[in-house]
Amino acid sequence: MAVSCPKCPPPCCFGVPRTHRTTPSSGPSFLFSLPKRELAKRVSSRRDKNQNFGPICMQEAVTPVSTAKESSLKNVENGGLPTVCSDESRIKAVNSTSGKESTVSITVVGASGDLAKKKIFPALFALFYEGCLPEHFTIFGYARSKMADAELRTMVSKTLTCRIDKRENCKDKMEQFLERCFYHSGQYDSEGDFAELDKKLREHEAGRISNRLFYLSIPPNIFIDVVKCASKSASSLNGWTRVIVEKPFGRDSESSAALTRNLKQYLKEDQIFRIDHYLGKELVENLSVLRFSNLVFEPLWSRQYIRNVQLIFSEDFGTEGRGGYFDNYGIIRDIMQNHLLQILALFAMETPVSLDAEDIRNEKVKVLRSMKPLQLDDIVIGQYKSHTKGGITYPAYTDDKTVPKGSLTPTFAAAALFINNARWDGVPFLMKAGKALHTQRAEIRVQFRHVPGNLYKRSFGTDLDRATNELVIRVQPDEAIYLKINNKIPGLGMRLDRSNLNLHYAARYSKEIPDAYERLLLDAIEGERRLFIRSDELDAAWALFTPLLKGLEEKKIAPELYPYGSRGPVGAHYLAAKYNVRWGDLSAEH
Ligand SMILES: NC(=O)C1=CN([C@@H]2O[C@H](COP(=O)(O)OP(=O)(O)OC[C@H]3O[C@@H](n4cnc5c(N)ncnc54)[C@H](OP(=O)(O)O)[C@@H]3O)[C@@H](O)[C@H]2O)C=CC1
Ligand SMILES: O=C1O[C@H](COP(=O)(O)O)[C@@H](O)[C@H](O)[C@H]1O
Repeated sequence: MAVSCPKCPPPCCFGVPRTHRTTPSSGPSFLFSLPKRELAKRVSSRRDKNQNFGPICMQEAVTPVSTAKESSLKNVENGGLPTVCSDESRIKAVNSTSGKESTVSITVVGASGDLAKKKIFPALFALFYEGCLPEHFTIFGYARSKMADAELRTMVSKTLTCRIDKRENCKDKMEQFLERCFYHSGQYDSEGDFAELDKKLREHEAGRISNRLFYLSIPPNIFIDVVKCASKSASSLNGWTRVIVEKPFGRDSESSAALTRNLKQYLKEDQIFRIDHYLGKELVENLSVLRFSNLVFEPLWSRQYIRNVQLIFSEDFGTEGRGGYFDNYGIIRDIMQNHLLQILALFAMETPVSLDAEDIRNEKVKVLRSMKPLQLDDIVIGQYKSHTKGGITYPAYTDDKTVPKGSLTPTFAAAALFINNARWDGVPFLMKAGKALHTQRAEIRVQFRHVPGNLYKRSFGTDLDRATNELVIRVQPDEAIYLKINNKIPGLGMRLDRSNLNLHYAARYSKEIPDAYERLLLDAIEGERRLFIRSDELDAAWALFTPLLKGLEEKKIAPELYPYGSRGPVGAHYLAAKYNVRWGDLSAEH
């Protein structure tokens, strides 16, 4: 039922009174028996029921709880739970608001750019292919480049792929998808150009309730221009309007706060979807499931049993093509302050009250605020230099023409972080991130303590660390969760071995793992905010890194050079050794 919001001021600048919908709230007792999407929907509708309405013109309508029966389509591999996008009730909910048909218009701002081509359009197609987009949807590309609809379609078609595990009707589906894609050329700071876009969107929406999602796939210096114009000239008048913002969210605490302040001139916090695509990765999503639904792990998740935690990101290529952007940020801002820190917060948070986005984000903020801001002693930085191998010469970072000569920007960093709370006091959380290293990998490694009074300790020789259990969550590539254990080698003697209990996703599941952008786009369409960064989370994250970043820049600390394709600077080993840690990814049998 749509009701007038008692807290709303008089009609806003569009002359449209704000309303919001209320839905019966679901009690928590049966939440675990619901499929994930249904559950997320119910908790978000509960939250929306309680939301405050600030003095902002763009409004948020709430997706109703559907009572439609859940899909009977079952996925045997996932233990019989309904497959995410076969959940008819969820799709119905997106399609309809109070009986009147609704439509979702997705505008990719910066459609001519790298991210749009590489990730956003392919993810939208994948959602369409899986039947996850609502019945009525339209996609608009928006950028300054001049392009006809047909040219956008040709550009987009080059990066579309179908699921490897089910390719039926692939070509037809692509054609159907491309027919729903359009292009509008305009300036980012022109309300008139956005008004033209609005006109086109309205034609496609054909009188249905209009929900609008803007994806800002553009450099950050034009975020505010776009938000202002979209808000004034192209926001929905009768449905919701949401904006996905890509990182970087500023360069430090001050610039991030200024960005938030400026965004909030035009948007309410719950219309802003700050994306960190690592939160959409399958194994990062699985982190909480692993911990909170397995008795064998949950009780071990503290300083009592965990010796250290390692968060590792490496790429085997340099900044090729993105040096101009990268030099202004460096690896600490590009990877650590966001992707790795988000994983750390999810890993270390206390049990949330529920799976509601606000409950989870509250716990993440608490962890971040319990951490000690980094100091210069807690970090080692590096930068890759040219290296010749097998007759091929790989460039140095500073060989990139878009990088200023003599740049001190780090392309590698290793850091030690600590959480000053009862659960994690004294446990080093080590982070390592680098470009142009010997391998591509993202993983979480949990090294457990030694077994006290281990009966078999003599069998391990002097290196007792070799006998400790290690849990590895390999986020990418080749997703896996494995646990290193000690076992006896079969035979009459008593020789010990180390083996992996291995959940290797490719062997266990034939289904292709969705790209992170698919999950996040779907969540934004559904209004599920759990995997997006709230402004207080962002503030807490910047508060940890800003003093360090300023220190590095003010003192002009020179990074340690490491050869392209190597394992990174040796300083990273010294840093780990200071805390009695060995990097798990560099051991002989990682
Ligand atoms: N590419 C990637 O892998 C990743 C990107 N990101 C972030 O996503 C956003 C988009 O990235 P990406 O696609 O690589 O960016 P691009 O540099 O490709 O820019 C996207 C589009 O914005 C317009 N544009 C570029 N520079 C300017 C400028 N100075 N002033 C006005 N318009 C400009 C161009 O469109 P036109 O000229 O047609 O208007 C361009 O096609 C950025 O915020 C980036 O940091 C985040 C993670 C990964
Ligand atoms: O955000 C970023 O992420 C990519 C790595 O993402 P992945 O999903 O390919 O692992 C990184 O290359 C880029 O520098 C950074 O901005």
